[in-house]
Amino acid sequence: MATVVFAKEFQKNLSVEGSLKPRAWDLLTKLSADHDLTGLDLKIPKGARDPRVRTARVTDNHRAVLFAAGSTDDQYYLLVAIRPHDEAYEYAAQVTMRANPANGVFEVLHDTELPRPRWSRGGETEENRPLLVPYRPSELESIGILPELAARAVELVDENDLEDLCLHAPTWQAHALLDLACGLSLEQVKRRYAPQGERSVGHAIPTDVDDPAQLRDSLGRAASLMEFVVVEVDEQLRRMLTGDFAAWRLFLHPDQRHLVERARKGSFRVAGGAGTGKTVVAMHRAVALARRNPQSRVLLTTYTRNLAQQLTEHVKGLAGPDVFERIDVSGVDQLARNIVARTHGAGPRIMNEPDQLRVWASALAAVPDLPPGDRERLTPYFLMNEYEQVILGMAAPSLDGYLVEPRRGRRAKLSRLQKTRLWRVVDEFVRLMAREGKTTYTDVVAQAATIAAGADLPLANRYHHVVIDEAQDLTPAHWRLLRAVVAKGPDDLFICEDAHQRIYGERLVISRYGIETRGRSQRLTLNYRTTKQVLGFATRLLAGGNFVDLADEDESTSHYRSLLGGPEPVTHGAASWQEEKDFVVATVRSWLEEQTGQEPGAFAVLARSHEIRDEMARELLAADLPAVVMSPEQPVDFSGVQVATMHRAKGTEFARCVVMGADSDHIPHKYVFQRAEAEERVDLLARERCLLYVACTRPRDQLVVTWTGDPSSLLPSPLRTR
Ligand SMILES: Nc1ncnc2c1ncn2[C@@H]1O[C@H](COP(=O)(O)OP(=O)(O)OP(=O)(O)O)[C@@H](O)[C@H]1O
Repeated sequence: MATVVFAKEFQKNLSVEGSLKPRAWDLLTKLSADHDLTGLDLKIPKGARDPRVRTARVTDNHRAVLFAAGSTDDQYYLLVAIRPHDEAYEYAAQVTMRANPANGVFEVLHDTELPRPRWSRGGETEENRPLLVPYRPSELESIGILPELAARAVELVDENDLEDLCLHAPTWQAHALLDLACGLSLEQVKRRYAPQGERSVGHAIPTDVDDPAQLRDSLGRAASLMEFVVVEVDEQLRRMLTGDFAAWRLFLHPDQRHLVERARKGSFRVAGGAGTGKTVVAMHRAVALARRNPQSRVLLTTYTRNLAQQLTEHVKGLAGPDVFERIDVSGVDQLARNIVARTHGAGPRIMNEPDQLRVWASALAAVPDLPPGDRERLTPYFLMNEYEQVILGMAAPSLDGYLVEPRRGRRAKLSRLQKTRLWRVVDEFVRLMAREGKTTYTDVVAQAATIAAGADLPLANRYHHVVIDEAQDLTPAHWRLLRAVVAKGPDDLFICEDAHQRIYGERLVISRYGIETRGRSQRLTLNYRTTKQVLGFATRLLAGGNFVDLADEDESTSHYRSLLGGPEPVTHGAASWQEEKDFVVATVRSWLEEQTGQEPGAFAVLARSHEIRDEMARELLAADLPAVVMSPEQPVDFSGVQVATMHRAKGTEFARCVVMGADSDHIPHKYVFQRAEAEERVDLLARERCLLYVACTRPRDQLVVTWTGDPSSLLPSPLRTR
């Protein structure tokens, strides 16, 4: 059996030319079986720079470019690209393969001319400073950058020129140069692409890729795996080659791979901005944990039910049927409902938030002798949050316990007397809810947490490992539950969060719930989703905020970066609501007419409220444009442009998005804002800022933001004046 390896370029070529996929499958199986290769018509191109290079027939018009390396009894075929016939020969003649002498990373080098910079250095001024100051070419070469790239890179003063140059570099070298331009030190970059274990004494750097052992070592290095994957010709790959063949399944960044593969002594936390691949890491991690320990049961959970549904399909594809059997993918509220239902049978129905606020108002009215100060502070909204964030977070809620509860994350102070009076309203709320035969999600979660902490937890809900996505939105009761479904030990909880995307939960510290991640956390900074133009806009939205992660540490946006480029975000202030809607219709129409090759479902319109969402969907349909409302109740349907609330957009991704209604009445929502108590407005404003950030980080390529009248005070200030 030969070992087959393929490059990201090969994967990209196949993704573009989907019709080649079945033929590529034939090629892979034939190469790996290594018997009759005659049908492949393997040829050595004339004038090839590398004697190991070959081309092979894929169809009458297309040929694969590959390297045949190793020895007869340990043969390697490395597939580099698929190209139309003549191009394939041309390409094959100039590629060479090697292990980088500085760090052993496997590379395919192309003999191409480097692009000329558009901006020249001229005299050195603040704006004209080279991006890679203070490095000299020799320093870049010392970490493995090609000499010609190093010499050119140190000259560049413009980011676009650096990006153009990076298109001509092996993947890891491109990332390394951009990391340096972002301010990472030479040592940090060296460590990132040649981690400790790969450099330690006694672990020699592979240099001779004709020796199969050294070739294997080189290909197994974390930075090589950004660009090359050793193929196991199995059912999973066959399914991928005929269906979803996305890069995230195969090629992880070394930081991502490290997070996925490394064993941990206890709980671990991953922080990272929007689009940095936290969900990708969470999925791979869940599968890796289940594979590593064949006796284990793994839970992959997330705040949003819709995201959990999407994850199920992806994880199934990654894991294969046997491993998937031991992974539960579930929304965290769904998990709680299952535990309660398994233990006590189906419980009362869930009441929605507006109805809960109504019941809180009735409970308040039923306690008539509250002093005026309490009446001002104890609004239905305040009470609802106090109940969810503090009272249901307690292991056994009681007035005595509540009187000494620290109420972390809650801004407004309450005296003992106020707490005692508030407790009377809570008693009333509980009585009224029981009378209506209803409950709240958080009540169910708290009940499940109590079951899980006792002896009655059903076996089906005891896990060896728990992986959590979107952890920033979980309530204290969620944390109690998740702590209780997994025993303390190595790799117990793996937590992905982004404090900038906290749109439901309140600030809390997980160590309070028995989850310790001090000294065990890592940040992801490379945005794989959005262009740097969109990322720059979204990051500026966060400028006025103050964000704290689940370990009570400041969350920073420094070093967030994207390697993708695209148009600047468009902002449009309309004079009237009708004009704004017309502008959105015209924008969507132009996207659909552009024939980008994208399905209508790749475009989205995101609105602050359900009302605006529904009105805009009607408006698009009236203009004969395909539009589909995205809501938790509706099945997924990508046949039309997706029209959704900003909340629903959490965890999603589109090619282009309009974020509409970004005016001072809706962001923050005037109705909610005015009814909130003064100290709570600070939290509300923070959540609104996060919501806008979530919405503006959904598009991959293009963002359009619109409003009527006064723009939201949360929009970045130079754009507000346009
Ligand atoms: N290593 C990778 N190679 C290619 N694409 C990747 C990689 N990692 C992530 N992506 C892609 O980047 C996009 C964002 O990834 P993901 O959804 O995991 O990020 P996230 O941090 O969870 O985002 P958010 O918090 O905004 O929901 C997805 O399209 C994903 O497929």
